[in-house]
Amino acid sequence: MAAQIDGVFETELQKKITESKVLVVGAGGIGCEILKNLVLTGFKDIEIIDLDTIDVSNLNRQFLFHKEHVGKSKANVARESALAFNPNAKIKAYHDSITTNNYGVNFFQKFSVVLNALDNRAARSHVNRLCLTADVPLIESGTAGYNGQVELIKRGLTSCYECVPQPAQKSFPGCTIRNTPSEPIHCIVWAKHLFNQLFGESNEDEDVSPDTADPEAGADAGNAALEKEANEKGNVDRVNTRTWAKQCEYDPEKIFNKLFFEDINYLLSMSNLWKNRNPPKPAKWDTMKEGEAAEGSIVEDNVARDQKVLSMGQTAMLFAESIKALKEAVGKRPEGDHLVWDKDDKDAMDFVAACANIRAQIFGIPRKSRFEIKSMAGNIIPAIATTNAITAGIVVMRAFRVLQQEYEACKTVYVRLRVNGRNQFIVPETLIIPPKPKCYVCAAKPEVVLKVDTKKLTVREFRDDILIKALNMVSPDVILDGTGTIVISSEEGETDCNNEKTLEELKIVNGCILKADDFLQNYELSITVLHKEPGREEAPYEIVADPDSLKPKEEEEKKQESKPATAPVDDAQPSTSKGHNGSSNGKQTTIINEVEDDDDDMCIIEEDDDEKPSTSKAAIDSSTTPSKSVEKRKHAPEDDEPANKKAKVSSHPIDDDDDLVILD
Ligand SMILES: Nc1ncnc2c1ncn2[C@@H]1O[C@H](COP(=O)(O)OP(=O)(O)OP(=O)(O)O)[C@@H](O)[C@H]1O
Ligand SMILES: [Zn+2]
Repeated sequence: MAAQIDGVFETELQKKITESKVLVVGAGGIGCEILKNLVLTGFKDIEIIDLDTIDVSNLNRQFLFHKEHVGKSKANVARESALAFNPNAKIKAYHDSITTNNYGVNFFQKFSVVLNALDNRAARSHVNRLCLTADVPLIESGTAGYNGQVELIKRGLTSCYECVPQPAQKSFPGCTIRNTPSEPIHCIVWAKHLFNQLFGESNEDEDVSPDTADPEAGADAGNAALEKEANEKGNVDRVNTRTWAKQCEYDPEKIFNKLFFEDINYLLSMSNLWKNRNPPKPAKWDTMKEGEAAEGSIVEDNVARDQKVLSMGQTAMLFAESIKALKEAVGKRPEGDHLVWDKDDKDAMDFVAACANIRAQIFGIPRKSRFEIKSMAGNIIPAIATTNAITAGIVVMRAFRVLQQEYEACKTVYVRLRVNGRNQFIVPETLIIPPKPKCYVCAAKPEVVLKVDTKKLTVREFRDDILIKALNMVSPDVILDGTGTIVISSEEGETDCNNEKTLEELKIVNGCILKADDFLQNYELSITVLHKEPGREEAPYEIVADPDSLKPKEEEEKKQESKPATAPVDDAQPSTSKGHNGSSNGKQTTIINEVEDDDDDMCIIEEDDDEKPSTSKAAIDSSTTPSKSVEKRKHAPEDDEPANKKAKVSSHPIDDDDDLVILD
């Protein structure tokens, strides 16, 4: 091992390497490489944690894993394989999520440095917060295809992972998904929602039926259809989609006709929607089956089936087959349990591909191959083993600097596909980016502004979509400042009666301040609520982290008049683009709208010009649901106001990331 050979490292570093305790979080593409580098370097005291087991699809780039390891714990196998390189190392493996109770501040304080090799925002934010509280340097890393990034996060010295809110992933207004899709992605999102409605964890935000509240449809939207339904069926109560599907034993024909004939006819009755759009054409099962007879049945060759755009008859068959298989799969689960959508699950993917294409056909949208749909539905950016290896190499080199406390030398580094004007493809940042004074995580008094329709947003949505999904809280308690009213309690059941109430019903109106506290993460936040009624194509809420916005209402309004509004979500851009991120010059930083939960690795890199690397933001991705950690920690803000006031710039994937698809 390098550190065991005199002369390879300076004596002081050599000693530090052999004596330091290091934590690696994640044993995936980057984590495996980091672990291998650590043991070969001569680190002797390593802990590694990963919640997952090894999948066949990991084997092409996670070289500590082999065929025989499939299904086993990533952390344990990574440990065993790394020990084969250096049996003298002491490696402790945890098959667990870093966000669980067992890994609080005391756990983190044991380490000289923490190396993140994660793939989701929630876990990254969690480790960020714990390392800040424990005051342990964190080296954050991420890759997306050929792009990579390594960044030091050190309390009081550098910006943290959340200094600039991560750009929201692209999302679509509910009425576009439910009523007026115009792009393949709208149909794919709808099909994923349908999967959850029928087989997965149903979520009321993912309704797939026509949306009669669509403002564009007018007040008496769908009345004619409703009346018709009432006459035929004796009532107008639309039963829950899954209950209905179960009642008809998941009969593909009935499901097909309901979704693609009756519901589409219902949509047609909302005539305002079709004044300036091509109306959809309802499809009937019988007609599809005729198509199948004419076109032949499904393509047997898996590759061809994946790459080809199937005929409508073949698609109908895929629809029926996948429903049958999913019905069986859900039937094997205990009562009340559900399936989880996974792009790598054949039947789940077949179902989404078929439903998306049938809906696309109905709305006159081009159909896609299963492969294309999978990329879009799974937010897939191909992982490149070389980028992971280079990135992991940089992580460990940065760890050396951290151990030597040469923090100034730990500028963020970007890995790029092509060399820049200076002939670099590994590009270091020019500056250490200091903490953002108003960061809602690492600042002394974190604050954000929430612009939302207080008449519509329910407490449940506020908690699930805003506090948990967008602001990465785990188990928040919220009180209304001034009155002390408990709006949300982390004690189970205590405030359930508030869940379906709107903010307004709880007297949370324009100008109110909410105090949110997530003691599990030692995370407190002051949220100023501003009432706004979003337009049809606008996101339902906006979170603004900007000191200037924390002004009384009148000033806020004046400000809005004199300066352009926050950048809107631009559907044409990938979610990682600069449009609605932070900026380095103190402009608003905004999170717009909700994020749908999918793991994805995304490294965002902004390029101002080819000559010099820009400031940028660390790898991002969306969340998994974190669970709780046990220690009750109270915020231990920095003793001093963080030094310089410069926010981090979020950024934009560079180079030829045309294949990069970030959706929901
Ligand atoms: N909360 C968490 N605690 C511990 N490990 C986590 C947590 N969240 C994610 N991870 C792990 O981080 C690793 C990230 O690695 P990577 O990005 O290569 O993902 P992967 O799942 O191995 O591959 P892919 O997503 O491309 O199929 C994964 O092994 C994942 O299990
Ligand atoms: Zn911060």
